[in-house]
Amino acid sequence: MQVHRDLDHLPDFNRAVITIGTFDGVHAGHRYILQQLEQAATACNGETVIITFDPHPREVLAPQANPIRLLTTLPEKIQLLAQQGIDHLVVVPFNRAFSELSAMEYLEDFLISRFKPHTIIIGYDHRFGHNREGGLELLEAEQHKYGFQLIEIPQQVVHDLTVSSTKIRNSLQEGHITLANELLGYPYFLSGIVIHGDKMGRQLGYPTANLQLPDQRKLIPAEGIYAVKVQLTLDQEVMHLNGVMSIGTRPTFNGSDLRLEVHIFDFDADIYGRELSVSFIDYIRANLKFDDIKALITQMDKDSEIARAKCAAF
Ligand SMILES: Cc1cc2nc3c(=O)[nH]c(=O)nc-3n(C[C@H](O)[C@H](O)[C@H](O)COP(=O)(O)O)c2cc1C
Ligand SMILES: Nc1ncnc2c1ncn2[C@@H]1O[C@H](COP(=O)(O)OP(=O)(O)O)[C@@H](O)[C@H]1O
Repeated sequence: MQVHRDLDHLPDFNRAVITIGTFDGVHAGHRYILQQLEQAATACNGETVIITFDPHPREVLAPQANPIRLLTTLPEKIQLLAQQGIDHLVVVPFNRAFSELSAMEYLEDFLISRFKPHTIIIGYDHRFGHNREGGLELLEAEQHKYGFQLIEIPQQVVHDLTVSSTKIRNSLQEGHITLANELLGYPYFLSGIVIHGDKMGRQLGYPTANLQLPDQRKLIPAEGIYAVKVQLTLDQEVMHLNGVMSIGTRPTFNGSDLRLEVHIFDFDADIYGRELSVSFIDYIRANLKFDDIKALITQMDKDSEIARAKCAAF
């Protein structure tokens, strides 16, 4: 998949079959749209093109509103879309100037002149241009003049997509990992850089790699203990390992900041500064305040046993 971020240097697309959207999570519902895109492109022997915006329009136009919680950061979205076999992803740097294009300018100067679309696949309620003045009706009115085919994603499908995205976010924030994973069509994952913690883990017999996320907007699942799969590149070798993860403030040590830490099974190496990706397999329990360290270690032993079994069964 080719990723384009500079609108002034886009290639000449070959019968572009385009769709426009955020595709946050690239979840099972989105895949249905992607399949339609593929089918339309196969039918006309064209290329699939997804147009997405970064930052999200809402972050630019209404920055005070509820902060966005992303299921996928941009690099993660790129990875997932590439796996789906999409030909081109165009990441539009959304800003005020772009938001102030009139609907007609958006259509003529952006969509038509830059993409020369063969087909546009768009939600029934999609809005574009300044103050969201443009929509399907404008595309319908102009489609013959510009010679593109218009495929409308019906209300029910758009509704199901929205419901699904909301359900996934809520499920993750409530610790319902298996439901979230089912709706996503893959295990929810996050990636981060391993940073230094308080050097307590090793003393407990459980060294834990503390993760720092590169994007503050990434949704962090509910506090608790999880069975996880870990992916890590060491000496140019991609390693697939199992582990147990704690998301929490470490109440036993009267901590206050949220820590993301993973203990990797059957592993011993210095991985500070490396990137590590964690996929959530299942929720085990809540993060608790223990009376003493011995009780915490006993519980970690049990957690590890459960996590090993869940990872092995996955
Ligand atoms: C499997 C597992 C379960 C944990 N459960 C708890 C818990 O219930 N309560 C708590 O305060 N900390 C919990 N922790 C976090 C530990 O307190 C933390 O890993 C330890 O203090 C080491 O921190 P460090 O990496 O900064 O050295 C857990 C960690 C792991 C790996
Ligand atoms: N099995 C393992 N799981 C996680 N980290 C490990 C493991 N073995 C060695 N390490 C290393 O030990 C570090 C964690 O040890 P810990 O005592 O918890 O230190 P810190 O408080 O800095 O996280 C990790 O960052 C990693 O570099």
